[in-house]
Amino acid sequence: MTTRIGVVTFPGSLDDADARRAIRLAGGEPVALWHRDKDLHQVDAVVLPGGFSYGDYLRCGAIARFSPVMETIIDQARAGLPVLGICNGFQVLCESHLLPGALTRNDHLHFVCRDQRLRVENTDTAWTSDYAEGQEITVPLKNGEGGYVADERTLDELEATGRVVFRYLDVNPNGSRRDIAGICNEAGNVVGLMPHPEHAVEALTGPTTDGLGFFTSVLKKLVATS
Ligand SMILES: NC(=O)CC[C@H](N)C(=O)O
Repeated sequence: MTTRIGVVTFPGSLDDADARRAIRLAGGEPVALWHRDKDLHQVDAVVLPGGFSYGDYLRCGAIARFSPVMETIIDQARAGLPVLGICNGFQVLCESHLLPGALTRNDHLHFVCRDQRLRVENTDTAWTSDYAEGQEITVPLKNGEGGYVADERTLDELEATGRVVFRYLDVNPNGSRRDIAGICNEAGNVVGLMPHPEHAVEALTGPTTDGLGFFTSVLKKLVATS
């Protein structure tokens, strides 16, 4: 039986098709989930994709967080469902309080679009176990509100408990505190990051295939626990 991974489509989602494609390439069965549907259709994990949910009105992710599908995802994520939030999905996870902190306007106030080098700092999460600790990967980054902020106590706690999962290398592209590109919750089942692994899964479209490991990691974990 193949493992089913849901990908939510909100009005304004942009990268849902690429996320479904990445799941298929990794060997999973992608399942399209609709923002108005509370039912997760028995998926084993969920990806919240990048884009401009609800037109980024109010703040990125602030409206999506109240969608019917998120009600169920928030409950199930607290019970251990693996959830990956990519870019706008990371913003939705912070707005949902599944992850601490917030994403703010890039410090230079411009939209940024570049291939970004990252270091994988924690391989003990549902979405990163296929990487080596300290591995350097390159995946695309494209956003206007990618500056990660949290109070000093939260930042210290994230560092002390190994919950900084990815850090920017070479340049800090948006003013994120402590070069943080991605974090996880205490249990490690919920991971959010600003760069886009789902755009780096095929040699043809590149820039690398470094992003595939997110999807193979969760599939291996799900097979092992089923
Ligand atoms: N690529 C994305 O998901 C963009 C997220 C959000 N709309 C931003 O500009 O920050």
